[in-house]
Amino acid sequence: MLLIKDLRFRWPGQEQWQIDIPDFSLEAKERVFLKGASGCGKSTLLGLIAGINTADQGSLHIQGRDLTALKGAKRDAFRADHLGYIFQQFNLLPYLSVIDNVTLPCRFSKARKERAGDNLQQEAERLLRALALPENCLDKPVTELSIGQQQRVAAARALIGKPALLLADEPTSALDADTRNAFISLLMNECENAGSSLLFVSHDSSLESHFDRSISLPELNRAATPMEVL
Ligand SMILES: Nc1ncnc2c1ncn2[C@@H]1O[C@H](COP(=O)(O)OP(=O)(O)OP(=O)(O)O)[C@@H](O)[C@H]1O
Repeated sequence: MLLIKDLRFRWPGQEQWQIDIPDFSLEAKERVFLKGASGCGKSTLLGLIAGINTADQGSLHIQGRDLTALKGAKRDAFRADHLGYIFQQFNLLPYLSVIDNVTLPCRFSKARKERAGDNLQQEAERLLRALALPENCLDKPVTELSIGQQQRVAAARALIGKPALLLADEPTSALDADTRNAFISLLMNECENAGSSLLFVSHDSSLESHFDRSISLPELNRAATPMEVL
């Protein structure tokens, strides 16, 4: 599903690699927890997998396609077709309704729209209910939703149209323990329904037990500092 080989990346102007990963893979439908201290490069790696950041060296295959060989519009189209991304700050669009935020990926991807079924609005509502968004939130502007509610909208948007891989960047960091555990269970259920693999980033090790496998980025990343590995 995901295969990374000798992947290297550094931010413009930097001399040191930020990411230097010899080998990493993810199976179809696998749910993996990716941990590591703040600043060790978790979001940077997700950005590389999503094709938002561009690798300097190495290869990154998703479903057999090497993302590092795709440029510009082709890479954007591949992302829209195959990836769901729950951003750390959710990135909901304030001028769109809750439903229009959720169905947004289907505007950019025909494949995603087809997989979402004949009635997009109904599928968006089903996902939001499955993720326990209160019914009265459907007609509110997204700017009037609580953080937990925005997080559910962001998760539904990432899941619509059954992406092969769901990337989640610390989406639960603002939640209390009960709400967080309940949300992760709902997210897992929906990933299973959609047949999606899940790469979930967090530095909260108490969440590890929900996942098939847990990985420490500093242990994976040859560019990690000794402090990060500890
Ligand atoms: N757009 C950018 N330009 C330059 N450097 C960046 C950029 N984004 C992140 N960095 C740097 O890359 C390093 C890794 O940042 P990243 O956000 O990937 O860490 P993280 O592990 O996700 O952290 P956190 O847990 O705090 O979200 C940091 O040193 C950061 O300053």
